[in-house]
Amino acid sequence: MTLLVDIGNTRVKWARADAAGRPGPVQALAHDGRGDWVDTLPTDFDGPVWFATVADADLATPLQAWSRDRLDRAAVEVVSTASAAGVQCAYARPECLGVDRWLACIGAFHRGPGSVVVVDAGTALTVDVVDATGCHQGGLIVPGMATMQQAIHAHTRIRSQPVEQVPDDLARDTDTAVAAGALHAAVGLIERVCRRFALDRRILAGGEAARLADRLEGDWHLAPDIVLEGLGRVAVESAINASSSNGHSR
Ligand SMILES: Nc1ncnc2c1ncn2[C@@H]1O[C@H](COP(=O)(O)OP(=O)(O)O)[C@@H](O)[C@H]1O
Ligand SMILES: CC(C)(COP(=O)(O)O)[C@@H](O)C(=O)NCCC(=O)O
Ligand SMILES: [K+]
Repeated sequence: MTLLVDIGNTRVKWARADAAGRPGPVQALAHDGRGDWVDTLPTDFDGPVWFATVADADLATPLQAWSRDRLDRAAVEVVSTASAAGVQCAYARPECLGVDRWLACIGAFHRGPGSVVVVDAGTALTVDVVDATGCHQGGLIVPGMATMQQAIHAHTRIRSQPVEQVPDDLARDTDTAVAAGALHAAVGLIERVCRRFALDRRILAGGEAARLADRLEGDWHLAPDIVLEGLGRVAVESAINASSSNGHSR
């Protein structure tokens, strides 16, 4: 068993994974830019820690130290590459694609046949398309809904409060106008991508997924662990490649 860790800009997500790299139940914690979340991680697994991060390097350092000190083994970082686990990266410079997007594409590709769109609605909202043969077609990045609201607060005198029920209609007060504006901006972007591409499957992940799910047309599959699924796939593939190249060198 291994531990898979996905460090996002707001939250860290982790799960133990079986020998095939399949993650079990996911846990998530807002890190507030600090590294003390490592004290919450489980230690009852015998394999390595595999991690991916899009956050500041400061957040991975405590994980590496924790793995060395508590488990006596190095944590292994996974980064975006030109191809992995049957998926080819659309970026000319694959290392520039956010590794969470890359792993979400890999996780989504392996969830079923046909082309797939994967939306990760977190600090940023990202939309990526992978065709039926595993070619990543590219994607889009916009602020997540909370980040859109923070941008309004940062650049205007508006200080809006969250609203319980966001209407499908136009808003008649500021709180609702800001909340509904963010929601409809996200929905509009996603639906536009869905119209442009012939997509067989639609996958929705991230801390804001639940707020989007019932507003989107079509069949959407909620997959909160899609990044960790991709991470598990790449971890297993990397371990197999490493052991076979060790074998050849003997
Ligand atoms: N307990 C929570 N703490 C912080 N953000 C949360 C929480 N629950 C839901 N959210 C929402 O989820 C978003 C973060 O989602 P997540 O997918 O973890 O993002 P990231 O990968 O960027 O860290 C936040 O912007 C917020 O809107
Ligand atoms: C777009 C992101 C900020 C999303 O991060 P998240 O919201 O998951 O914390 C991250 O994937 C990233 O830093 N990407 C690098 C740029 C790119 O993907 O082109
Ligand atoms: K995201």
